[in-house]
Amino acid sequence: MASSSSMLTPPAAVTVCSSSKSKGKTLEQQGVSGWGCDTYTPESARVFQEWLTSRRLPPQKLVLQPVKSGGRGLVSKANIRRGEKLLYVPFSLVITSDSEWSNPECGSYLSAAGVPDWPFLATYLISEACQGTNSPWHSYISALPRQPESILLWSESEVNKYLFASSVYGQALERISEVQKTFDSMDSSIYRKHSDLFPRKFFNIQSFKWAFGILFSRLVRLQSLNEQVALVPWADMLNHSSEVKACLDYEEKSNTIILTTDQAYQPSEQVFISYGEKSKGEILLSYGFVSVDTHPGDSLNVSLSLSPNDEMLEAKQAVLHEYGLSTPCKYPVTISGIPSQLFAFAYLAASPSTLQSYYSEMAAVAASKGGLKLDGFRPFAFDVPLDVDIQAYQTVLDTIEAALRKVSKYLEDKGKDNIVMSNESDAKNAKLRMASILCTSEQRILQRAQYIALIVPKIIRTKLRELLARKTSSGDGKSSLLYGLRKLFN
Ligand SMILES: C[S@@+](CC[C@H](N)C(=O)[O-])C[C@H]1O[C@@H](n2cnc3c(N)ncnc32)[C@H](O)[C@@H]1O
Repeated sequence: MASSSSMLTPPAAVTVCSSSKSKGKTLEQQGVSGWGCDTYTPESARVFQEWLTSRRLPPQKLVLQPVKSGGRGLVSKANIRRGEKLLYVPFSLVITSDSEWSNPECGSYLSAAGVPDWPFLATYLISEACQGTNSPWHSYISALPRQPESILLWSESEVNKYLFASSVYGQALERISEVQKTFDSMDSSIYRKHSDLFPRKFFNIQSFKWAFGILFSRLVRLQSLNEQVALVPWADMLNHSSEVKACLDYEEKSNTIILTTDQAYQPSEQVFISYGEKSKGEILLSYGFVSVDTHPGDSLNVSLSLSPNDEMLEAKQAVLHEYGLSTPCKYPVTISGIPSQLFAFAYLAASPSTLQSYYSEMAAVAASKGGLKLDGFRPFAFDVPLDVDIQAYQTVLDTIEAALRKVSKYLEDKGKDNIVMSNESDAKNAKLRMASILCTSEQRILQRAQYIALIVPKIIRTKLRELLARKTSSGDGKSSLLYGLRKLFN
């Protein structure tokens, strides 16, 4: 893991990769308040693995090693079959909101206050980290990254500078602000009221961001345990690949966390898991990296709104509200297409008052879940005038082109900025590189979406002219039109 901005790191630059000299002392007694380690060393890996074994992790087919991408990762020591079960991390090694606190008073206080899982676990991590070697999790905390690669550790000016053109810009700022707000609320309602339990020296925004960075990049949702969120030492050393579907889960029979592989591995190959079907931007937000490989699931969110000048604005807002939508609405565009839901929204936005009886059906499609195929070029089966089709596609096109202009300009300017890049620090260069990969990927997706949104109105207009010239009924003409367009979307 490369390091991030120094501005938001926990205080004091002390590396605490397990040391026997500090035995029996809290971090406070040691005068240390930077948690985790900076880099992989064989010694720190050995100490961590010994601790895991002492906590009953069974012998493993995997070993913790430096890897090409992702800093450290788990690498196969022997042949691994597809479908083989690995890890078997005992549940006693898992951190959840039910874990025991070294300082039980802190835990009882938070439970009584009904603190939600994430701030609860963040406080747990900080509280255990403060305990130093007195915490049963000392070796785990020492093995965690001192600067988790999370967007939370980017400064606001870095987010503005590097991400403003990408689709996740707003989400990045929102996430940073949400964590700040969560801290403020914990601080005013809990930490400051009980500074004996939650000393300011440790329970501050820097530590909170560190803990949240750890949670964003390592917390797993265990499907077989009612989606319980958990930190799973050892399993959380697995890196992500978009080509892998295998996830961690709880196995009741063994009371452990297991990984069932979905591919075979040879000795010395890195074993991967999936962090979920996430876009490059979402991965950057939570895990702080952007992979160069492309995959069909790569997507970006585009937002659509209703025109404030629409005379039917209120009626449209009301039907959207009925289906649980509010504007602007975000939809994921992928390299393989634009979702029907987005088109349905655009049709609603483009529909005049004469189509009011269809608003509800349009909103229902706009709010529907899962993949929907377009029948021809419309996201629903009923007829609307062809000029509404054209207007709806124009809305989609305008939205896509606005996003495209932003990323293209960013990439163009960045090209001119190459000299500046070589003068920046490694951490800044890494951010610039990630932003460029993200914007390049988004540009590719948007260009394809632009093609779809452009070509359809063109075909509609041509066919419309033909129809008018032939003065045939729109039914016949439309069916051949639908046939031609179907090929584009299927
Ligand atoms: C669950 S941890 C995995 C273990 C981590 N590599 C470590 O050394 O602690 C998630 C973090 O690993 C890194 N990571 C995971 N998959 C990656 C990948 N494919 N490329 C680059 N970094 C990756 C990111 O820093 C991410 O925040």
